[in-house]
Amino acid sequence: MALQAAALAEADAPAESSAGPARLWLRLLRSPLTLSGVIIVLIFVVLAIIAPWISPYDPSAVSDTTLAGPSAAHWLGTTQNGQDVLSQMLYGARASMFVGIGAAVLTTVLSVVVGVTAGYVGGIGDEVLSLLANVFLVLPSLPLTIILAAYLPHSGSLGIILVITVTGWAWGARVLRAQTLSLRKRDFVEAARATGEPTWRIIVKDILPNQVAVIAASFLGTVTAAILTQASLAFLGLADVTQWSWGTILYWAQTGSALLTGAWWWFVPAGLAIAVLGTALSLVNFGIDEFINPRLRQAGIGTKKAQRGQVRAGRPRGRRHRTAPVPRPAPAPFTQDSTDVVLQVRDLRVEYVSEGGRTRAVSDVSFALRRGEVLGIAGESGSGKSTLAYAITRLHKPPAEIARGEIRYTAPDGRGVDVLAMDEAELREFRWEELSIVFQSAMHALNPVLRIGAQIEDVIVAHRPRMAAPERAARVLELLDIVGIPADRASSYPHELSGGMRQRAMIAIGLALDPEIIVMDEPTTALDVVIQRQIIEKIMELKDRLGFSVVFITHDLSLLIELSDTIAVMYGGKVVEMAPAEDFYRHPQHPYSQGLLGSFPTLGGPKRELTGIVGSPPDLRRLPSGCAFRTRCPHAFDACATKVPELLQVGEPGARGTLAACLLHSVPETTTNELATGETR
Ligand SMILES: Nc1ncnc2c1ncn2[C@@H]1O[C@H](COP(=O)(O)OP(=O)(O)OP(=O)(O)O)[C@@H](O)[C@H]1O
Repeated sequence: MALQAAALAEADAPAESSAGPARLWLRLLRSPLTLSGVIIVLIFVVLAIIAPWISPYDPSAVSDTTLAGPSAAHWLGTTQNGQDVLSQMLYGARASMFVGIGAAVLTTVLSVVVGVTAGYVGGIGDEVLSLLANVFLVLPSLPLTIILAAYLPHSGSLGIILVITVTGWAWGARVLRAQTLSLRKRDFVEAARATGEPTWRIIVKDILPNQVAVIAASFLGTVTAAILTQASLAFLGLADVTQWSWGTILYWAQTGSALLTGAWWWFVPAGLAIAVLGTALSLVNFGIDEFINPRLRQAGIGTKKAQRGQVRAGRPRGRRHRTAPVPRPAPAPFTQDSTDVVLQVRDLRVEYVSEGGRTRAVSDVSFALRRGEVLGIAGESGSGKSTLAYAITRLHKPPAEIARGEIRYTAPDGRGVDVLAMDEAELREFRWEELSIVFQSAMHALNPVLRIGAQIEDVIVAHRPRMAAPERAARVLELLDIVGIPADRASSYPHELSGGMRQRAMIAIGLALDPEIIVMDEPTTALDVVIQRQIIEKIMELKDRLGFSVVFITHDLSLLIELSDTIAVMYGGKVVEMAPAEDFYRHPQHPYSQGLLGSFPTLGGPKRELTGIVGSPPDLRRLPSGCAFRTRCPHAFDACATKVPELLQVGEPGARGTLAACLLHSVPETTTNELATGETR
């Protein structure tokens, strides 16, 4: 039952993973109920350990004092053969506890190994392990237990442990598999993968801590169940009844007709011991459940220490790689030289492959991102922005496929790297060291069971395993300071931070290794306008200070205009306009851009009438012929239905280096291939 209850709890029930074990126990014991449970369990454990030294008699020794009630000589009375019940209880505790803990350890280890492996590896491994678990689940456990126990009558406690493990592991494995399946798709696990953490570390640091509630419940529940099973088997005479346990006491009491003769002292202590121990284990279980889920915990426990200044703010040390901001280029990316291009994307095509065919979500996109520049990518939902971002970072997963194109990264030392040719190990290096990602929803991208400081540190550990712990801790504080999070927040869990702070924490993680490029996929979408502005200002300040480049994706065009040097507008998987932000704002060339600009209020500047765009974005599987926008375009003419417009330079007055894919504009001189090199004529 305990396992079921925990399994129903949220998968993100966090664990106290970054506190030391001593502190962890102290906090756990703050609950009086938990404390009572722990004390009772400890008393039983200690009594079991010291039984040979404190037992007043040999538990098997017979005497003339038969069936005597409790007395000074025999505190819990005697049996039909004059054996001392107290001594039998003390020795019995040893066997019962050994069976309980032994079976719980084996069952839990087997459940965790099978469940987590099946859930995490997926595919054929999952199918085989799940089939195995399902086979064991459908076996009727009670008859199986009885049969197995009957065949192993003289193997003692080890036999019982084996029987309980064989019949009990599958349920836990199934629950853990289901939880792992859900966790592995969570953003914070994706984020951990993206930062280059190895699989074993993701399982240990991201998957398992989120399952502590279930694992603890499984363990403690199995201890109780194993003691009960052992008692039942012994009571039925299916265990070794010559070995003292609480079950064998009940067996001999039953065969000695203790109930009929009213010798309650013979069977009540054993029954009571099982009930009390079971209750105590349940109390510990509830305590752990509450403790590992900070949301259930009393508010303030975790933060009080921090408020008392336990974590002191460190002064940011001088930056190792980039102390001076990289000069910001003039906002005209297509009229300058291309020597400072950090990322070139040329003719990139990304398709989603399904049985029904291939959906082209990104269609022949080219751009050049210069050092220190912000490239803003705008477009309605479904226009391909996120697909493009994931392809650039090579985080796209099947059914997405990069069908063609080139992505070229140029390191600060001039070394060029073909991103699409990188193997997994190179990619792990590349991501976060050179290019990092700030994901859409910080709440989901942050691991709920880890403190913010620990999450930032994880990225550093994954990439700089040899960095000394004090240096790492100092870097964490430096990063928090850079993004404007007070140092004492290092010990906060994500849910204890405001939305803005969480997003800043994501940015701190993105900055952890001084990347050259940060891809930000709607990093402010879930925030209110005031916080949004603060985050944007922080990003701009950091960009100017640290000199990284940004690919910024959002629906919010007005935000993008404030933030970007260059804006690329996507429609139906294609870039339909690319221009310096100011030119774009003043002289949008594509009718779609004009419509988009007419749909958004600006964050600042003069008010203007909102007009909007008629219709809705096209289904990428069924794009209109010719220009994909023509069905919504107020200026469409006949040729738009037959001719696909190319992204070409347009020459409106004031529009410096604007490219637009629209037949309204005359045939220009510059093509997208030149754009991919950052050069124009
Ligand atoms: N896993 C998938 N399988 C098939 N098609 C997909 C898949 N993911 C996305 N698509 C399609 O690819 C297109 C582009 O999606 P994408 O998420 O890149 O757009 P977006 O501009 O980022 O949208 P949003 O702003 O809503 O995030 C959409 O039409 C979508 O239906």
